[in-house]
Amino acid sequence: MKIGEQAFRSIWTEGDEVAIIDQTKLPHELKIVHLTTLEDAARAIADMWVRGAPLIGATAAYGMALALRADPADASLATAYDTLHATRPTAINLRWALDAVRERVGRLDPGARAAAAWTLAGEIADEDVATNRRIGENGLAIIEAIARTKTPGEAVNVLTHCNAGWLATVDWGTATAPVYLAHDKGIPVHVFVDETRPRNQGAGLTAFELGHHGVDHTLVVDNAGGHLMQHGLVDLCIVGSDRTTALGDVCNKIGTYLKALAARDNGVPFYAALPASTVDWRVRDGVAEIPIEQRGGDEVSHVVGMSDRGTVERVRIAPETTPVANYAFDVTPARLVTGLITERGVCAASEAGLAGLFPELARKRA
Ligand SMILES: CSC[C@H]1O[C@H](OP(=O)(O)O)[C@H](O)[C@@H]1O
Repeated sequence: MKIGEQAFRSIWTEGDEVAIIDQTKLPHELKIVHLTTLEDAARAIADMWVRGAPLIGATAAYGMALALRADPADASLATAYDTLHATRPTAINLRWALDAVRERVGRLDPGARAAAAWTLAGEIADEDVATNRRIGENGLAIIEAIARTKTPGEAVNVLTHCNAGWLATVDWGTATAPVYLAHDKGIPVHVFVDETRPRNQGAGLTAFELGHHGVDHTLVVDNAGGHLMQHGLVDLCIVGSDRTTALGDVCNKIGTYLKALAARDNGVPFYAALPASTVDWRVRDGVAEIPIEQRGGDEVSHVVGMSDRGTVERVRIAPETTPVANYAFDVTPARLVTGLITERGVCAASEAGLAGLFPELARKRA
């Protein structure tokens, strides 16, 4: 998507280096970072310079290629896999991408591995762009159906949580792709953007994206969603996913579950938008089985932002002695999910729904 007049992906190559946008600096600074080693890629994921399940997967695939360029031996391949896999536990695209690279290169002569991994990483990135465009087209139909119930010029109001935009993927985003396509088609659309404590991906990333694309949006505190829905101000919730189970439970940024509860209580359709690479076919009970990342307490006890003096500063908002728990994700049970918007269509959040769209994948894991 565009930042100003310049088109960007969230990750790309420059020669034999991997270029990313350091998302911890947005929206105040557009900082491009070049990854040249396995350690660079691992740190970029762990420290959330890049984040979002599909982008984590693409970055990890390039990280494997960088590792194999330095040392293509079996031990190096294994170390690279383990190092990258240990960066963050929840988004399944990480394991999906690492498995894809290991499967592609494992049986090759070591001398051919780095190039094959680099090529596959590029394919994963390109396929993610195409996949998200298809997710957008499938989700667009939902927005269009709501638009037909509106008076001419009246906007469809979408609420989203965290950032499941082009910055969470290689391009287009998942939850935002239908919004971008609706906007580009001239359908009036407005987005309520959950700020999404504690990392504020909504305030700093989704608002940044939507603003640069010209999509009407309003930033709200995370806890406003229920009020907005009670007052009929939300027509549709679309969120992303970090891992969706074979039965349709949706693991996503902390707070998503509460939004789904409010949506159900107020009769608001609640969709998750995700590619097949975000489905964990091995998991059936998301609440019981999906590992929920716990990050450092300083992400909750401190906030980072631009001071009135124009400098980016980090300030403490809780007493130094206060213990902090920082759960990064929660799981929305399938029963609260209206549907899953995928690259192959929209389905029920159920085993039958997912198997109907992806029979070959459901069978493989059965
Ligand atoms: C398209 S996946 C986006 C997904 O990832 C975010 O988590 P994080 O920023 O911690 O990587 C959030 O759960 C988004 O919905």
